[in-house]
Amino acid sequence: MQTLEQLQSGALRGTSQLKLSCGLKHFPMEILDLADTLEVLDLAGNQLRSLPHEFAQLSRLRIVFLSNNPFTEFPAVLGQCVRLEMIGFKACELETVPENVIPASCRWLILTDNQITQLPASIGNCTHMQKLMLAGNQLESLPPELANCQNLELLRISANRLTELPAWLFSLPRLAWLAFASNPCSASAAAGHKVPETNWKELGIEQQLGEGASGIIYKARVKPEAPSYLPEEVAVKIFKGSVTSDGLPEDEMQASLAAGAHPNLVETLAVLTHHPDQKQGLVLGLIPEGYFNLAGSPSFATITRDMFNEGTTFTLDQVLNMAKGIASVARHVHAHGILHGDLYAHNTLVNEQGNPLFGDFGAATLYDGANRELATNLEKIEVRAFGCLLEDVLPFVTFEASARQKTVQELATLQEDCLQPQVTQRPSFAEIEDRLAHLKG
Ligand SMILES: Nc1ncnc2c1ncn2[C@@H]1O[C@H](COP(=O)(O)OP(=O)(O)OP(=O)(O)O)[C@@H](O)[C@H]1O
Repeated sequence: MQTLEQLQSGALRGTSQLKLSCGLKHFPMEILDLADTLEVLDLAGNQLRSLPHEFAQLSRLRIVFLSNNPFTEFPAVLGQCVRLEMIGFKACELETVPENVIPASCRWLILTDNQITQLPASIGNCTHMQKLMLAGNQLESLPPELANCQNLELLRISANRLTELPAWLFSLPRLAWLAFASNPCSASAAAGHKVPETNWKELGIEQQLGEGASGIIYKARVKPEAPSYLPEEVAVKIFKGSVTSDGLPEDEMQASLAAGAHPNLVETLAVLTHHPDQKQGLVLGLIPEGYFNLAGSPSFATITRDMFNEGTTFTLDQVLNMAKGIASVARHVHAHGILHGDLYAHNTLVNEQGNPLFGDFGAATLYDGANRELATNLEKIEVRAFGCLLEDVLPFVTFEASARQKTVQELATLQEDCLQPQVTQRPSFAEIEDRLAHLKG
């Protein structure tokens, strides 16, 4: 992070990145002195309500973060920044997004946690858009022009007021990661479904195991007075409580519980009660030693695709185990009327043999599985995510014996079929499982 003093003294001349968070009430005009070089501007966490029209002079700007500022209207001047690819307005107070303010160059737009009631029709001009984050707004519908955004891959519309999913959503050729929980058009957990509960006092919280967008995970020892169905050691996820870019913690909890048990799922054992600060939480099976994240999350450059460490390699057996396990768990969650919404290598843990463990229902949506057309369409959107995962891991396969070429070829054909631009042409997870069952390493 840089300081206002550094900016005003001219010490930042030539910089390509600027991050200032110091209670700014007005846009510091000295930023314009950096116009020749500035590519990334982060002014999140200030008190800005507007941007001056001179902002358009920042002609090299690619990324702008304006989250946590009290903007009520999306600044029109951004529409003139023709190189802007990523725009962040999370947790502002945006109510309106006027026509023609989102530059056509935008590929990643974050409008999470605002009060937006309507999107402009001109969003349809943003044909490069890949990632659109709209969770936690007041949208009652999506503009039909959004159907022009044929490059859209990831869409978050949870926690809005959408009464229906428009039919054109299922014609978007690249859409693979969708979340729409907490809308009138999504489903809720079946009433009367008894959920096991664990009292906070029955757990001895130990060290922190990790932290995600929605919560913090601790290891916990189960005290003798706890119900006997709990193992001696568990993981406890304490939710932070606020809306994330994927949706609401309530939906994550509901989906985790509705998913039930599967060998490739991190088991959800109970709902936590009596937290001292009334926080919501889940008691989870502890991920065994020896599991590691298959990949890292996408970067600003890859936008929707995961990052793999340099030097990553997988054996064919490992990839087959991963593919079989993930396809099986995906079939299982859809059979329970759940769209996972975030089927990604970075959400998959694997062990040495490539056996996957899947968790993180942060972007999951419960849907009406009895509506077969809807269920099939949603499943096939997730099938594309599976195809992307295969596309990501297959280049890392090492194999010596030429006999294995055939298996690799079959995996590549499966990948292609899962990535079919026509949603209905893609195989179901049951078909994918069948095709994988024949393959040997
Ligand atoms: N059941 C568990 N047992 C052991 N460790 C866990 C368990 N669940 C989560 N963790 C640890 O906590 C980290 C955060 O988990 P979580 O599922 O909340 O978030 P994430 O998937 O990493 O991030 P995000 O929710 O932001 O996508 C994991 O990467 C893992 O290291």
